[in-house]
Amino acid sequence: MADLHPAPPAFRRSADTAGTPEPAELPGVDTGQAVEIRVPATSANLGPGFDTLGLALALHDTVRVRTTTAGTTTVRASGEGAADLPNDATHLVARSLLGTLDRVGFRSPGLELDTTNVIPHGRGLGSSAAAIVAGVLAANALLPAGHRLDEAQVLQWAASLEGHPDNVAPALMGSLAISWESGHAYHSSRVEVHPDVVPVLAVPDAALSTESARALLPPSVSHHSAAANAGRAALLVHALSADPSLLFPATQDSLHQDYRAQAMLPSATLMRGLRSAGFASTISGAGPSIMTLAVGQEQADAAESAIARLLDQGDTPRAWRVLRLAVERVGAKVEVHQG
Ligand SMILES: Nc1ncnc2c1ncn2[C@@H]1O[C@H](COP(=O)(O)OP(=O)(O)OP(=O)(O)O)[C@@H](O)[C@H]1O
Ligand SMILES: N[C@@H](CCO)C(=O)O
Repeated sequence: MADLHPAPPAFRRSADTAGTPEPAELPGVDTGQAVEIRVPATSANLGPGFDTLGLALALHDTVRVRTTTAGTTTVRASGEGAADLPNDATHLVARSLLGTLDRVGFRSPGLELDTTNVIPHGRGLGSSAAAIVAGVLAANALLPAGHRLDEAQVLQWAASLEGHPDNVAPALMGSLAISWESGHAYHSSRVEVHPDVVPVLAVPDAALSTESARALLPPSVSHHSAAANAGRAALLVHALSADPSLLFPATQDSLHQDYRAQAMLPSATLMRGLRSAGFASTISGAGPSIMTLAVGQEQADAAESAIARLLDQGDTPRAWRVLRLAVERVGAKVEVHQG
């Protein structure tokens, strides 16, 4: 989660204008409500689709939220990264939830959050987008009918909290999402993925924050690089949806991966080794995980063997997890329970 070219949100609550109530005076959402949100991991960029393309993966975080009369926010987290996260209103899910209520002109009388984290943090698998989407959707479910954000507003607000739309869009919609900015607004279109596409992720034990990976990017690129990327990104949408045999040329990037390699040398080495062997491998999101888009289970087997061989040959002592994940065709789910 970090900004390169942040777009401001396209809607604002009345508190942005003079004379409107302070947060403590805002109406509270009802107490005794309980909602559960399940959000998929996502891999952004997919090579040439920097800040634009993202794929939902079948690996999910779950957040349970209860509104209470306690006047405080408490978070119990388990799983990935839990020990390093705050347990109060500064927790990213809580912050996104409270920020959404405030944005619409409401507050919470008290919140209890239970989160089960399965998506690894800082590995390029969209953990921050999943946390933001969970918070925004939970807030929306807790708001009274008539005050809820519509789908376009949810995308707009979640993407503005994240700073770019390429993870939050597939987390919300599932499958492949193509996102774009128009003025200050984010938009996204969902594309069905060919059933033969099998994502294989190699996830190292070291994290890299999106913020530091974005700091490595140059402020401008050549016309040549931009044109090369435009062609590959267009080809990639065709390859992912209709003709996976084109995935190898379609995943070639000229905008971000080389600039970031210095911050994730073992990952860059693994990706180059896999591409030299003919696999459609990319840095997943801002890294340092590597995603290979295999065609069919047999090629996924071969990719897993190649990853094991290349890691054995390398001089890195890092531990890596290899995950064969299905494309998640359904986006984040919201369940409202009896409090
Ligand atoms: N489930 C969560 N609960 C609370 N905070 C989280 C959660 N998931 C991620 N975060 C916060 O987001 C940070 C990771 O965000 P970052 O954008 O750097 O990486 P990422 O989202 O995992 O990868 P990428 O954006 O490249 O896909 C964590 O260090 C943590 O502060
Ligand atoms: N497009 C983003 C994805 C990671 O959040 C980046 O590469 O920085």
